[in-house]
Amino acid sequence: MSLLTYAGPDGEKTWPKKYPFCGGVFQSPIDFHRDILQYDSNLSPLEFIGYNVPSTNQFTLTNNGHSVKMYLSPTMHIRNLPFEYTASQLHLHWGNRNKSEGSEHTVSGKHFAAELHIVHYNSEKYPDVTAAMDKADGLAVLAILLEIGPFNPSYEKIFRHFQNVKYKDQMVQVPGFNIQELLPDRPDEYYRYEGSLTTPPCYPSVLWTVFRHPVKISQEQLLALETAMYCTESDDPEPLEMVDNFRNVQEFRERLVFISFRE
Ligand SMILES: NS(=O)(=O)c1c(F)c(F)c(S(=O)(=O)CCO)c(N[C@H]2CCc3ccccc32)c1F
Ligand SMILES: [Zn+2]
Repeated sequence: MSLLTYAGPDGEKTWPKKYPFCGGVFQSPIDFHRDILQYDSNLSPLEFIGYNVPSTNQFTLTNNGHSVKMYLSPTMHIRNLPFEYTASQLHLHWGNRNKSEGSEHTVSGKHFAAELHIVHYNSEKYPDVTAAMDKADGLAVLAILLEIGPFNPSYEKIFRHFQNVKYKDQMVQVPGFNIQELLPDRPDEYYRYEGSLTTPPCYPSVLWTVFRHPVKISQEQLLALETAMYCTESDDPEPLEMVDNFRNVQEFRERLVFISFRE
C-alpha cells in the first residue's frame, strides 16, 4: 500500500480511486447523534476471554507508517457476538499537539482526543484475519474513546514504548498485561453498528462496538502519542510526522445505530 495519507493531495478524498470500497456502502467512522440511535435490549455485555496475558508473554508493537499497532495473542477472543471473534491487533488514531481531537467516531458532532481500536476476526468461519477482512461477517472492532484526565498506568504499558517505534517499520516487544484494563467503566454500555475498515481497502466487513464511556489519559500521555511517531523511515531526509491519522465521519442515511443502554 502506498503511503496512506489522510490530508493533502493524496488524502482520504482520493482513496476511492485506488480502493473502490472506500467510496461504497456501510463506511466508517460515523457520528452518533440522537435521531439515529435505537435501544436494543438484546445487546448483552461482551465477554473478554484470555485478555489477561501474562507478562512472560510479549506483544510486538510496531509503526506501520500510518498507525502504531500492537499484535495481540491468538488466545484472546470475544464471546457473545454472533460468532466467536479472535483478537488480531490493536492500534490508535489521534490528532496533533495543537488540536487534540483525533477520534474517528464522534458523539453529537464532538470529537474525542483519540481512539483505540482492538481488531478481531471471525475465527469460527475464517482461518485468519486476512481471509476474514473482506467478508461481511469477518471482523469485529472494539473502539475506546480517549479523553484527557489523570495519568493512566494501563495505557502507559503501551505508551512508554513509543520512543522505540518512532519510525516506520521499527518494532519493540511489550510485556503482556491484562488488555481488559484498556476498556472503560461499564463496558456493557456501547454503540453497535455494521460498518467498515476506516483505512483502505475500507472493506464493509466490520461489526463495530464503540463503548459509551471514554477512558482518561493524561495531557502528557496524549502529547507523547501526538508527537512521538513519524510516517517515514529513520533515514528519510524529509521526515513526516504521524499526526491526524483519523478518517472523517461518513454519511449514515436510512440506518440505525443500536445502543445497549437507555439514554
Ligand atoms: N480503523 S480500522 O480498525 O478499520 C484499521 C485501521 F485504521 C488500520 F490502520 C489498520 S492497519 O492498516 O493494519 C494499520 C494499523 O493496524 C487496520 N488493520 C486491518 C485492516 C487490514 C488488516 C489486515 C490484518 C489485520 C488487521 C487489518 C484496521 F483494521
Ligand atoms: Zn482503527
